[in-house]
Amino acid sequence: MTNEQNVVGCDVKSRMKAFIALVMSISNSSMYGAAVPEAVLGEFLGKSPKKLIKRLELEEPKVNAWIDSMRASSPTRVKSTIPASQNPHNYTCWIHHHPSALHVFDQIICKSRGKKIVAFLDYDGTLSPIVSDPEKAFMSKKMRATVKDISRHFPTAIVSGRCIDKVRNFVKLEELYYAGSHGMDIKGPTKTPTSEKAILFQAASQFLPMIDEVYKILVEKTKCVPGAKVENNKFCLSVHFRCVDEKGWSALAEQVKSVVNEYPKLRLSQGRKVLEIRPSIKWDKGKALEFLLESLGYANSNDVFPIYIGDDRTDEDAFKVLRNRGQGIGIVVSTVPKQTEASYTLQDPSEVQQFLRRLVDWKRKTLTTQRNSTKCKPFCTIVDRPRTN
Ligand SMILES: O=P(O)(O)OC[C@H]1O[C@H](O[C@H]2O[C@H](CO)[C@@H](O)[C@H](O)[C@H]2O)[C@H](O)[C@@H](O)[C@@H]1O
Repeated sequence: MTNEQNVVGCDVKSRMKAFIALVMSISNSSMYGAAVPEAVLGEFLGKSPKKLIKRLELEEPKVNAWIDSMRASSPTRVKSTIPASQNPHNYTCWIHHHPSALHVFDQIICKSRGKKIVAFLDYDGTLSPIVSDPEKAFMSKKMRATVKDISRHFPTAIVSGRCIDKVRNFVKLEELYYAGSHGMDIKGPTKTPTSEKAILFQAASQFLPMIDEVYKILVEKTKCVPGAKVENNKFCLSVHFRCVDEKGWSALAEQVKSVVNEYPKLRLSQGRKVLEIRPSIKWDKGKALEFLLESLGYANSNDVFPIYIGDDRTDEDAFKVLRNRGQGIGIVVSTVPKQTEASYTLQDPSEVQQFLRRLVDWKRKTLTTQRNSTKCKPFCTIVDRPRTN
């Protein structure tokens, strides 16, 4: 029985309680700060774990919302997920506040008028579909061609939890900016006239030996947990539990917690069926976005329109930055309602691809129109020349 089937087969209420107990045990540990509760609360639409347990006892149907959210983040369950359109109450309300970026494409273009668009794209779940094996999160050729076209017209950055080398191997486009390890490692395009590999910024280099040490310990500690996988993302680590039987989640989190407890300079947070370990520094995808805007010369500019597209809790830091700056837009990739700082939504990577393609088409059309109007300028100039007496 797969983990996904198991979810359906077990008693929903007791599994929820077990998971929340695990969440609370993590969040009770002060060293993790707000990271874990915040991340997990995202899945629960902003309810505190204590309130949630109360709600669970009172309102069984609410549990289904969480289970739906779990299903939505799991590729093998996508078919069994209740389609958003069949969950009218939640979805209609959410989509009202976070319209589809495809449906309101023209409005978005209007907002960007006269400004320079800069594209920020998360990788997993945004450019590539979520899959069970993190090593096989390939992006489609169609998506690659679209991102390539996007970068021809707008400065483009990939902002990922993965280390730069890994994400660049998947994306395979040298003309982009890359912010790996949740923005802690930033590099410029390698396809430059001088072919220089510009290292723009590394926020946590002093943590490298510690991260390596913890990686080895975690690999050793988790090797007896079937399905668990530890990924070294250079400046941070990921412990995947997507393929771990749900009954084993609590024990796995305890193991990870006990290791991280020994390193007060590291913190634990949660992504999509993954526990993330990273340096406790004030650096995240939001800071990376600001750093890149500054590097591109848009530090104090009102003429920039950043578009950030992402699906993960860690992308919320970037959405928040855009909201606070009152610049550009955040687009969250999700099939289910979730608490977000983004203003718009796209359902999945295929909709991301459609949105990016429309952006390219719009830009090309604009350029053609501009070129044509430039061509007839001499004629217009003659006609418009003021008469002399
Ligand atoms: O910031 P991102 O580019 O979204 O990276 C976040 C994490 O993504 C990867 O894990 C997620 O995608 C995997 C492949 O689809 C999936 O198996 C896993 O369950 C997801 O959590 C990546 O493996 C992590 O290292 C990143 O931190």
